[in-house]
Amino acid sequence: MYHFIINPCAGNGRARKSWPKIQKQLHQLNVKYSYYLTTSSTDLKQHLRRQAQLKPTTIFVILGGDGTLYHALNAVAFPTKLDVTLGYIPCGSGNDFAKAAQISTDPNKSLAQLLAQKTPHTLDLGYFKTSNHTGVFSNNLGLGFDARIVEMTNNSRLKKQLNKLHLGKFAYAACFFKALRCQKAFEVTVVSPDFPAKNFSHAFLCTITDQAYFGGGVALFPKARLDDGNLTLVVIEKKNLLNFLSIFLLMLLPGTYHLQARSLSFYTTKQLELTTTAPQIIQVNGETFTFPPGDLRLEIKQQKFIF
Ligand SMILES: Nc1ncnc2c1ncn2[C@@H]1O[C@H](COP(=O)(O)OP(=O)(O)OP(=O)(O)O)[C@@H](O)[C@H]1O
Repeated sequence: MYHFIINPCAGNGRARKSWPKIQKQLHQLNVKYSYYLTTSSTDLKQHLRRQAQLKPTTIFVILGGDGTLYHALNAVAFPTKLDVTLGYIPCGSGNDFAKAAQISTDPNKSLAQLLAQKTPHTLDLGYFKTSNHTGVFSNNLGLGFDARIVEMTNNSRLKKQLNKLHLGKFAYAACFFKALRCQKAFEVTVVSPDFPAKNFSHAFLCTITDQAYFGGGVALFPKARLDDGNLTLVVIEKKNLLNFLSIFLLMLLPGTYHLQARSLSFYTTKQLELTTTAPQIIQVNGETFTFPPGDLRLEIKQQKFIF
């Protein structure tokens, strides 16, 4: 049995518009299902948790973007982890998880793909804890520049306009230069059992990723896999503007040329702790929070997924 949970606002209405097409396909294929349209992220979490407790063998299929998926994952993980399988049909703007998991962004194709998959994949989730937030993420958690871009994008009218043209993923690129002007370098210290402690006095981007992509399909760390049991920390220092911009230009090319830049450092690990000295914005799967100065602990958890 499948239970579909739809965030009608995801992708600026893409999920709402896709749902009737999916229903039509479910009827044609004679698939038994139920569904629920959420009214807010709180409603989504409460509904999913309640249903997952009542019907743990049901597959809960989420229709939305990376932010909707984030709320669903956290509903299942907290306050105690529920042993349920999640499914996912991407209908967001950036759809980074879909790209990493190779899920089609055509809803009818992704449904066909999901229905054909009989055994769930076990995927890694990043688990994070700060003094005021605990959560899990399927994509990445970023401090500094990428969080600033996400915050500006989520608050911009441009995202809505680009979504209407099915170009939502370019909304992040559009806020790039605005964020570049506002973001300041910050100090971060990184401690992990897997490598010697590091201090970055001028970090500009500090992202922990569970998969290859961020910002609407940009390959931050192409080697990262959703099921390799690892998280990768990428830190970019802004030594000068030209150098910083060249790293992002290289990131847009196929391959891993940007990883050779001297102002970029990366570490693959299962567990790490970051300490900052000033408040930062953090983005987690495209949702933003304020992170007060202090410690941020990260490790790996697992979740069963069907797609
Ligand atoms: N009815 C609703 N149900 C669930 N979430 C909602 C609802 N209305 C607004 N939201 C908000 O929608 C956001 C999630 O949207 P989501 O991130 O999935 O789409 P997107 O931003 O278009 O895509 P992407 O993250 O892939 O760029 C969350 O911030 C959530 O708070």
